[in-house]
Amino acid sequence: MATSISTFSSSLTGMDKAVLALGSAWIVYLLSRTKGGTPLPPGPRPLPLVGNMFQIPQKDEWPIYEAWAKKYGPITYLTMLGTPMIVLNSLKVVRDLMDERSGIYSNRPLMAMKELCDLDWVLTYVSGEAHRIRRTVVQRYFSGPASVKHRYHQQQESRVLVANLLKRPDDLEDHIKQHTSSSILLGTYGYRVSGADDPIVHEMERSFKQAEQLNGPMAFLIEVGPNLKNWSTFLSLSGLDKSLYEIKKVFTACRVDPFIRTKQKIEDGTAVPCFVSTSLDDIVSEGSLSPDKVQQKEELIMDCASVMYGAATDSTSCTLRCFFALMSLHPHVMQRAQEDIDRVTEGERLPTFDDWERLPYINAIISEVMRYNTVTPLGLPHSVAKDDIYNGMLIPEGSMICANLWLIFRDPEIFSDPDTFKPERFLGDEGARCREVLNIAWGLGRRSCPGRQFAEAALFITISSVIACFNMTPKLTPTGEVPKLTFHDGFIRRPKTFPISITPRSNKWADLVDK
Ligand code: HEM
Repeated sequence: MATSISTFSSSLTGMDKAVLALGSAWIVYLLSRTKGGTPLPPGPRPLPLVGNMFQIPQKDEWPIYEAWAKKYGPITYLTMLGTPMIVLNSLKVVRDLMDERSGIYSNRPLMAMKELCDLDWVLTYVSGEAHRIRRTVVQRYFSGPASVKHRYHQQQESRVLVANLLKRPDDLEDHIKQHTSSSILLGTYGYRVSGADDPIVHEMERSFKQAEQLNGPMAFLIEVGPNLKNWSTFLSLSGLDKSLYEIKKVFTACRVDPFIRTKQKIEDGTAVPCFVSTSLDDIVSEGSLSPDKVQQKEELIMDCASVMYGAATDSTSCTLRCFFALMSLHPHVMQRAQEDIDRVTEGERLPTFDDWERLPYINAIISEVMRYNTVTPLGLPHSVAKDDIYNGMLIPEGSMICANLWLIFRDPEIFSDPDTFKPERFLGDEGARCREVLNIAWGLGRRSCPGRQFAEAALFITISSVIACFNMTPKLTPTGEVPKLTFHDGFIRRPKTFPISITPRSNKWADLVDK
């Protein structure tokens, strides 16, 4: 038998062998489509070995995902070099799996890059117990009633933003960057940002850009390519080892430097109360801890603090930039909001947090901005900790799970006339269902955004202050047309620069802002 196999093998040409290898891989793939008789969810037919890698769109992806959802139903199964990616297309499936079964659907994928860069301290990347411990630390200072502590600074920073807009209305993007950075750095390290070119912001942005590489195509190949992560020669030939070194260096600097600076200020007695100072105080008040235990706890605080900038600024900036563009494109919405604010403030002062309950239309605008231009249209990917069976289909362990928020937020059964920007849909009793569904914009299960209350408060005070003070109109193109709001490709939907003219509603408002 062995002889006949070797005779057969030696009679094959190189091409025959390649075809045979691909064929065998294909059969293995087909066999793997079921496990113990349980079928995988449906999806577009993959190619041998590479799977659906070349069918997964890199840009203009939404119509394709939508077409797949129409064809295959609420769950679309894709693979890339053998790693399954599962897209959940309906609210029910998203809730059933990512909320109800959150215990096994809350890991994060992309573990290989995390390990290569020694990033097992980053809350947003880690899973299991390491994740649970870090979230508890962050939630204690940023979530629930604790989030109210930040309001004083948030209101002050909203005043700085409107003052900057009054002085230099054309530098909107710089002002938003300064505003979102300062808000989160004050809350985390007690550090106020002086301007868009602030050195700490510069350093944080650098680390942030490096982190983006963790989501880039090379990172993905390392993740899904079998054993690629063990190929040190490949890493060195591709030059990736240098990038990895850079990523590690910048991440470490952002983790350690601002923490040490705040500790120094605490010792000098000049620290502003913040996440780091309060958490360090908590350690002191715990009393007789061993030096090792103290160091361990301090490192945990340092780790948690260092992820807040990245988690908070991009999401909030993108939402604010969409808000400005959408206001300028929908003047009737802006006017109604201005009338509401004038009614509450009698046109004599800027809004404060005390006005929040009496300004439901501002909340409705924030919700509609988040629905209409969702920052994370496929959510942030989770992964499954073990094999699961749902409605008779196998969800294999390690699958990347994405919630198709884009499609759900455009479901006409939930959001009537979904392509129209209409904040009214979120008002009153009729808006309750829309408000409830929009919760998923903040993520799901054990991964849902721990900064939600912080972000909601920041958006309220910023957006209400801006609407109170300014009129916004789109700057027409050289051919006299209204520009279109467009976006960069990628997992995070970042708006491209949208030209807006921002003018004070009247001299009285300009005086108020100047005070
Ligand atoms: C408009 C603003 C924001 C939006 C739309 C947003 C949305 C999200 C989403 C969709 C996730 C992923 C959840 C998941 O994996 O299921 C997330 C995670 C996270 N967000 Fe936010 N976020 C915003 C602002 C903030 C702010 C201001 C902070 C900090 C104060 C923050 C801190 C975090 C952290 C630390 C995570 C990681 C959670 C984890 O992996 O367990 N976010 N956010």
